[in-house]
Amino acid sequence: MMRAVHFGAGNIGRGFIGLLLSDSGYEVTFVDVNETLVGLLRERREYTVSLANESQDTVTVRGVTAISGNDAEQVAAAVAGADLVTTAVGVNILKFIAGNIASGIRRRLAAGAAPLHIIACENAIGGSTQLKEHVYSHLNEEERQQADSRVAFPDAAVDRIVPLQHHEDPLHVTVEPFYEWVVDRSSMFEGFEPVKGVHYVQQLEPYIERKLFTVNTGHCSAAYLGYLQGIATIQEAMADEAIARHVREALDETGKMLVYKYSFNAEEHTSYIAKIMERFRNPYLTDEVVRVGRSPIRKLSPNDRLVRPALQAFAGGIEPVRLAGVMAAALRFDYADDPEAAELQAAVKELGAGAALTRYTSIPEDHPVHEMVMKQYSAWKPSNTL
Ligand SMILES: NC(=O)C1=CN([C@@H]2O[C@H](COP(=O)(O)OP(=O)(O)OC[C@H]3O[C@@H](n4cnc5c(N)ncnc54)[C@H](O)[C@@H]3O)[C@@H](O)[C@H]2O)C=CC1
Ligand SMILES: O=P(O)(O)OC[C@H]1O[C@](O)(CO)[C@@H](O)[C@@H]1O
Repeated sequence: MMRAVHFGAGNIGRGFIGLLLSDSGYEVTFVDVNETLVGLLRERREYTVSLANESQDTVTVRGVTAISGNDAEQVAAAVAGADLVTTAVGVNILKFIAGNIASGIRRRLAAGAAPLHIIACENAIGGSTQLKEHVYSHLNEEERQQADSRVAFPDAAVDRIVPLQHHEDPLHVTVEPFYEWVVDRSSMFEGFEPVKGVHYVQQLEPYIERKLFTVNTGHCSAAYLGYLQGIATIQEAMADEAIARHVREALDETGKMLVYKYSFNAEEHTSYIAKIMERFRNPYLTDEVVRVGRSPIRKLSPNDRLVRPALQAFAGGIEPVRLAGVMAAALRFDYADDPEAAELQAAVKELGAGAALTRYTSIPEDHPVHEMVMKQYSAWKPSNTL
């Protein structure tokens, strides 16, 4: 049986990647630092996944186990013996798992093991490439050269909405029916075994930008605008006409840019947006705005879902006023339980909103998009929203 090691037994790990890997005949070993999840997966060797649809179809994922991410020896041994390694831990966590992956690679190289693909399934452009940089920082020059021909890090785009779970069974996970997992095959070794349900493409950039700048831009727009209005869930935010209109218009801004940049068919892209708006409204899901808005510093970073499409749109002659509005709302996301929101608010207090915006987005203070954000930021005093 083929063996996959998957880092992160969380919502995407269990509800999406682990499920597809298991469906493709892999025995999946999850690596996680949540000892409750690890203990239960080891004990039961299975878990259930339900679809958020009318019939709540449920499947049991079998042939799984887990090891603790704190057990460096076991993790390295698992990576050394794996046929495939995947991650869904959060892009900021990749650096923390890199050391153990590097130890596993070192062992593989010494044993002359088969080539290995390592795929980071995170919401980021070049997630696997980022992981590779972290892993390579733990290898010496000779090991890096050997790894170049034995280990590949294909980038990927992953799309499936999996909200925070509130079940009695900590392993059970409810997911939206839709999914899309696209992997860059251009850096993969010949003769790889395809995972069922994965779409392999020669050029990933159009797929990752379309996904990140539509699904994730739209979702975080609903989250930040909803939060600003004191709304708790994405479903309620999307029921608010002004918010839904703003989300839609923000997606028109990214859409025009994407259609131009990648020569997408405009009508098909419009349908893609409409389908995504419907996914946000899925009445069988309850998705908290504070989950979807989590990590605002990451979401405001230059290569992420707001700044990158806004600047690309601006460069192409499109005024990204709605995207700027979402950035302004993100600056007002003061959810105290989110460490990045707390850091952002502290920076706004210390430096002022304009300088904080520049610090996290790298948009210079004299840039017209900076001005658009600040204009909206001032208009959106907490008592004077949308
Ligand atoms: N939830 C969603 O709808 C989607 C999430 N994503 C991406 O998937 C990734 C994971 O997101 P979720 O599953 O929602 O988060 P999650 O918080 O449910 O899962 C992350 C898991 O990683 C584990 N983890 C943290 N540090 C670790 C370490 N050092 N070693 C091993 N495991 C560690 C956590 O304990 C947790 O179980 C993120 O990059 C997210 O952007 C992508 C598409 C959809
Ligand atoms: O960690 P992030 O980037 O907020 O990831 C979660 C996001 O990804 C999505 O699943 C979209 O694929 C949304 O549910 C959510 O907005």
